Amino acid sequence: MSTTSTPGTGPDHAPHGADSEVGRLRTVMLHRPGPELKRLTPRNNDKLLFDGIPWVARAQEEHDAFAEALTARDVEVLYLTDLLTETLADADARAAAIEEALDELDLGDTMARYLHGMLGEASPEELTTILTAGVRNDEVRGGFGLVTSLLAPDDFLIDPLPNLLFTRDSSVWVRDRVAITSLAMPARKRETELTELIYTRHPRFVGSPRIHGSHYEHVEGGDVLLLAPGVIAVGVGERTTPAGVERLARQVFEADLAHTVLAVPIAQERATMHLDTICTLVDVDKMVVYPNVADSLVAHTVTHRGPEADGHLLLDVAEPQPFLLAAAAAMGIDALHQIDTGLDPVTAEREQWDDGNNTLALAPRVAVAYERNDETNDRLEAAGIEVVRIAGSELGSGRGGPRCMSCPISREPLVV
Ligand SMILES: NC(=O)NCCC[C@H](N)C(=O)O
Repeated sequence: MSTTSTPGTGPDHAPHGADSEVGRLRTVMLHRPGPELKRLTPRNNDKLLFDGIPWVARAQEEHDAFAEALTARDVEVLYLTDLLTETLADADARAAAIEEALDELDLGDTMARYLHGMLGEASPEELTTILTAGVRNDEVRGGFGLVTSLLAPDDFLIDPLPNLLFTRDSSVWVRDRVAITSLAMPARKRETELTELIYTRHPRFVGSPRIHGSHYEHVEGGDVLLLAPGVIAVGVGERTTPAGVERLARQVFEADLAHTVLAVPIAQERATMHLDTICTLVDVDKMVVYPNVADSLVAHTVTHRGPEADGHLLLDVAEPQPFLLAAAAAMGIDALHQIDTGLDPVTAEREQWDDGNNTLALAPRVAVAYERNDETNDRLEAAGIEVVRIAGSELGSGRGGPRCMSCPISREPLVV
């Protein structure tokens, strides 16, 4: 499935990058749920950011159907674990991955030494499993000592990454650049180590131009919406911070990737953890929006005046305006039409919670959505959107929908 051509130019894959949410989707990165989900228990699911304990086999079936719906529409699906395993075939990449995974573990010298040896001997496939599913104290066959005696048998030595399912959040392509994001929640921080490793060292991506990085202020991909070529909306709430959006704005302006960034404050609550839990684009001028917050959503429009003598970029920040108005103005369209989640406030609240707003556009007016959100899907269809329905009863237990579960690597440029 992978290739060895130069990034963005190879004959066997589409150029990397995206300038909108709705240009025809050509390539996407997914993560098929795996053994990391079997780590979830009623005692750790909150910390690991899941709202329940998924039935893993059914989650895999649902995910396979999601992937099939994409490939049936000529979308190339890349799996994160395949890319990682291929990356780990390289000795330097392996060494870097092991170093990063073990770097900050507080396990004492005896266990650290043992784990170094264990990971060093693992095949690329085994190492991928270790890095994604983690290692429990009762699973190791050596390194026993004071630390392991004092830890509980089911304590993790290396934490699992169940939220890898949501490939949206750890990287974002903006035009031909990839932003490695900076995840806010401790349970997700290691995800960017893996995506960064892939983008740095996998033959398909090596040399891809970058912005942002995990060392910068927090920005999560679910907060970043490419509203139109040159216009990016960024949610600021539980995950992306005010300084994070400022940092991202500076970088996209400096690299000439956008002329306007809309900073959109959202409630710091789990139900609205990212902007894409509240609204997603389904056409060049249509957005499915959670009506219970739509009227109060505002945007601070950020543009720039070029650099000062010392190179520092001067940003202009406008007074907050209603989000849809500010967005339409920045996008250069008469109106950004709102399609509501649900029919009444209670159904809207239920369907928003079940990711009714979290659609993945495959092209203008074609979007993947969870089938369970009947009323929202009916409204989308009434507005002329083709809805590709997928099951998500188990996938949804991590609180994420089709958009969260996908990182577009290539979309056709939008011609407007
Ligand atoms: N873009 C998204 O909204 N992603 C969903 C992330 C869900 C994950 N369980 C989390 O809490 O981070």
